[in-house]
Amino acid sequence: MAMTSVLNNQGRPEVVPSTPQLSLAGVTKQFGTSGFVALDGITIDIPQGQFFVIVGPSGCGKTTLLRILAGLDTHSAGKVVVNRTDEKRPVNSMIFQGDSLFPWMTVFDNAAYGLRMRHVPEAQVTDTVRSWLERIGLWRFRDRYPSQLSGGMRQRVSIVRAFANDPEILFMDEPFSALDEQNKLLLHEELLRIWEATKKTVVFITHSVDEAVTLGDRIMIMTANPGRAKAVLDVPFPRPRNVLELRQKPAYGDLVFHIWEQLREEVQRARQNAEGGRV
Ligand SMILES: Nc1ncnc2c1ncn2[C@@H]1O[C@H](COP(=O)(O)OP(=O)(O)OP(=O)(O)O)[C@@H](O)[C@H]1O
Repeated sequence: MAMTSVLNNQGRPEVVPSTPQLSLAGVTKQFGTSGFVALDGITIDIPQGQFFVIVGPSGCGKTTLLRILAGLDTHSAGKVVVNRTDEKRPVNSMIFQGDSLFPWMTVFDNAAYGLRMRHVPEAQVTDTVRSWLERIGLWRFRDRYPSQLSGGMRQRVSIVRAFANDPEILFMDEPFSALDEQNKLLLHEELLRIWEATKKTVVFITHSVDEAVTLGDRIMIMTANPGRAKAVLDVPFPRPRNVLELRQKPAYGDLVFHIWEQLREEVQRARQNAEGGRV
């Protein structure tokens, strides 16, 4: 993986941020021997510290792309470059849709999992996990098990677990899709607050155009299968963002509408593909 080193003014090597953090050139994914192409020539640079959102119809290859970026799957052609800024930190953490907590571990142990896997000293684990659980209002639930929490609380623990591990990149695959609207709104506010304080590189997948515009700096709209980059748009709203205020702005509605116009065609194509048995 690429890492840029320069000499600092004491003559010691210093790692400097390399941008983009993720660089994709012609990334293509073919599954099996049938020749089924899930992703076709995705080319995009994602700068360090950007909240990058991917929207697209069901089956367009969003999860496949995320898994390739996270190193959980291979691509068939093209190039993926992950530029590191700090070799001591983990490259990435993932937050998935639904439950990804270990049911046999308490909230504290779940949140501490990544740090303990990296053999971080226990005193530091306690400090870090405590400060994150306090920040998200879950410290008093630290001894509870996931089954004793609501769905929204479980997703908050997943967020704490990912942020506490301090990865360079956070991959989020529809993390809020199983939540009701009220919990979703609260989680959007919490994620914005945490992300705006840490400015991690995030790659976030969603079906929700509202979620994309509320959270993202930049949005890639994907085509129906085979998944290609149809459009990449900047989200011009300043930060920190207040979710409710943002959603009242005419410019917010205009952007949501514009994205929907582009997406609608792809959703219809995805439906036709599914009805034709291709997806
Ligand atoms: N391991 C696999 N083997 C064969 N085909 C696969 C495999 N994984 C995914 N696919 C196919 O690749 C396409 C893209 O799947 P993927 O899960 O990435 O889509 P998605 O955009 O994340 O969908 P959704 O929004 O419904 O979660 C789909 O047609 C899917 O059936």
